[in-house]
Amino acid sequence: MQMSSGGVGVGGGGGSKVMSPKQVLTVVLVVFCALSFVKLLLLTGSSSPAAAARRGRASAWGNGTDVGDGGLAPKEAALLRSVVAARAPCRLLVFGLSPQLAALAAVNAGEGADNGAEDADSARRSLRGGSAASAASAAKIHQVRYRDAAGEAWPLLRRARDSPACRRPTGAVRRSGCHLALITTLPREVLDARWDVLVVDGPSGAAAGEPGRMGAIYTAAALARASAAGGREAVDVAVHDVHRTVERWYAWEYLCEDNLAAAKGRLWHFRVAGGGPPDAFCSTGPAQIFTQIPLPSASPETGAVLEDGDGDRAVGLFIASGAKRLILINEKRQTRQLDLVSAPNFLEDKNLESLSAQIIINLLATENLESLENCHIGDSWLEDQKGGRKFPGQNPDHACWAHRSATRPPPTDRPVRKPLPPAMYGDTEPAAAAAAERTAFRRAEKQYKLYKPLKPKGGRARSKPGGGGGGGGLEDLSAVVDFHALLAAAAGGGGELPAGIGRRDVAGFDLFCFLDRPGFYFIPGALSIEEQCYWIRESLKTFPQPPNRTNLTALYGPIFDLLTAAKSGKILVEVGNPNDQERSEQNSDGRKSNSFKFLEDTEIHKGEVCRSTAATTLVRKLRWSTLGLQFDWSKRNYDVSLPHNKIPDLLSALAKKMAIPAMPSGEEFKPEAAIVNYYGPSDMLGGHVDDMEADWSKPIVSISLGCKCIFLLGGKTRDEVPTAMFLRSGDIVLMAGEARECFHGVPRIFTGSDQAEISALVPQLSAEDDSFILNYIQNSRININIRQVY
Ligand SMILES: O=C(O)CCC(=O)C(=O)O
Ligand SMILES: [Fe+2]
Repeated sequence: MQMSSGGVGVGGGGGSKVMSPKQVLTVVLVVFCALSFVKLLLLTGSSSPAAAARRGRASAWGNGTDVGDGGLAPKEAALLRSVVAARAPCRLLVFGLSPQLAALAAVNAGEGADNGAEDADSARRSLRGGSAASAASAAKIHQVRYRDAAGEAWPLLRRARDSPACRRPTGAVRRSGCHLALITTLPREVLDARWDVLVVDGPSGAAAGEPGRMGAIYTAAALARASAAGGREAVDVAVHDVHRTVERWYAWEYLCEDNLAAAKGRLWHFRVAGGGPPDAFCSTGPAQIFTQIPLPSASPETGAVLEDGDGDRAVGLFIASGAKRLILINEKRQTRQLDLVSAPNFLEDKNLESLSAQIIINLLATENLESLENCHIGDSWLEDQKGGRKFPGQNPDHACWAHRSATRPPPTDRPVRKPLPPAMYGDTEPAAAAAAERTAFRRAEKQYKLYKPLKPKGGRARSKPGGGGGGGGLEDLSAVVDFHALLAAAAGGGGELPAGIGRRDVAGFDLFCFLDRPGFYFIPGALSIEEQCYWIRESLKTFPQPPNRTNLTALYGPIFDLLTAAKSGKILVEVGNPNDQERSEQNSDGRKSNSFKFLEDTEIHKGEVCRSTAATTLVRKLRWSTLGLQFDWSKRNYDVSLPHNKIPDLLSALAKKMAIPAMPSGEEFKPEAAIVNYYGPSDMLGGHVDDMEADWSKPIVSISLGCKCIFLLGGKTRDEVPTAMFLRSGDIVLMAGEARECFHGVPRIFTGSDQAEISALVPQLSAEDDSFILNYIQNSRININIRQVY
């Protein structure tokens, strides 16, 4: 790669022809380069920037925990790969250059997403264009000059907050008047392109004197907003090293807490949608600083108490360097301590202003403080490092901080329906990742996601409601409710129902319910094998047809007859050179031809084609399609202005029939929209509440097809321990009334012949014409959920 051969900033590996980003840029790697000549030598002499960063990381700037290896940890790399794979092939911009980052080029070209292609050689091969996949993975590398040292982060942010040009996220990035925007060093093709995924893992920012990531994060945020503008799909932005002050600050400031979709280790993944206020990046506003007085460096064990004007409502903070805790003091002057494990070197940072700002960041990450408009400095406190004793009355000359929370949503339990891909494939729920980790729902998700069968043919789990509640290890599925096993036991004349589970006959339906979850109904085996096969075929053949939209629409425009193309081995090829503007107009129409079309392999003339993807690959990349009223994932509502068909008659009839047990008496369900979810082997759907329909007394009718999965039904907050249950092909779940307010998700699907439990489908799908579908469903699950919107 360029770094090792000493040539920082050599052009891309996609061949000699310069191609527009719109056409072909699957990856642009932006190499960080020097702040100084010395640094340039250092970098060019290194085989990886991570190594360079390690060498340069002499000071405790940022955080001492990354001194070991500045590269991506395996779990971080996995999240990043899944983000790219979910959108691949896409326009991918990476700030930073390392073999791991370069390997994203291969993932973007459809290679190595599953096998963890972090191998430097394969990355180099794909970047150089030497491999067969090079046409698809053509990458360009640009040299970028980062002027600002990480140590300047705080003054730069302060200036940016005062500057209207920096607060404005709209308009052409190229014309940005903000000093943080990297407009003079980035080429126009980068500034003008529409990006799908942006990754910030450079420049190093590892020491106060090294180039910092302020400009990279700001520019990535601006590019993301511009790329998602006009109703286009939200843009994925990943920032690495968020345990460090600068990355954290700037990510919160410009990528916004509300956009945080997943977090893993030191990697945050945001989904940035278009729209939003024209004069601010984040709709919740930035962290606000009311007064800012540096903490005294001489005394690391000092803190400050903040009070609102009348003294009876105070929120204080106290920082103890040894204990590394933030202590919040509430209105009753009770203290609450928060571990700052995510920022262990909190007080070692000698930049006092940044320290102060970091306090805010930590508050943001952990707490939702009340607004303190009139805060003034009250007491200060000292804490004995060991015992935590408090000593009031010393040095009151400290910072007064507050975070403006008035415009923010309540802290955790506001139902948030995140777009399925790629947030659903990430590892952490939205908002403060650390806090989310602590919820019972999250723990259960993790438990089942990590589940590995000890003995493949082990005994079937017995059921017990209230699952996830400790006891068993990762291999324990004994708490998963198995309604089919309960049916079988009952048919055999035995088996009382476990406590908390009821079995009812409602309107001729034999169904199960949970006594403490009114409105939730489980109808095991509701569909015959023939019906299941019919709906699997429809899900792949008819449901993704335009004007229905799918996750592929934003990238390729409407795709007609995808299944037929896949069955006949066709390839989707980008033709002509339309500009993006035209294409998006065509997309919203949903019927006009677009710039992609299916061709036979033999029709493709090598060298003429810029982007191509096999139809079979595209079917595997399907993550959702929307029927009836179209759901807009970025705005999280139904966009009635989008062209749509009504729900197909047969599906509508089925939904009406199956909804009966959950409907208010005398009313008929009106199927107006449906979401079809397609799950591959390692996909999951994170906990969420579906809250975009007007009337929650009407059920969601949710049909399971294909591989077995675990479904979690939680309570109205993530803190309630969810109940886990198996969903199999042909099962139907209804959620109405109170159950509509409950968090639910799918942490795990089971593939493979012994676990998927779809053998009954095989004879029905064994005709030649169904072989593609059979192959697909053996590793996939499909869920069709039908909703009444109004
Ligand atoms: O896949 C499932 O069973 C659940 C899907 C779901 O909850 C949703 O799409 O909102
Ligand atoms: Fe849902």
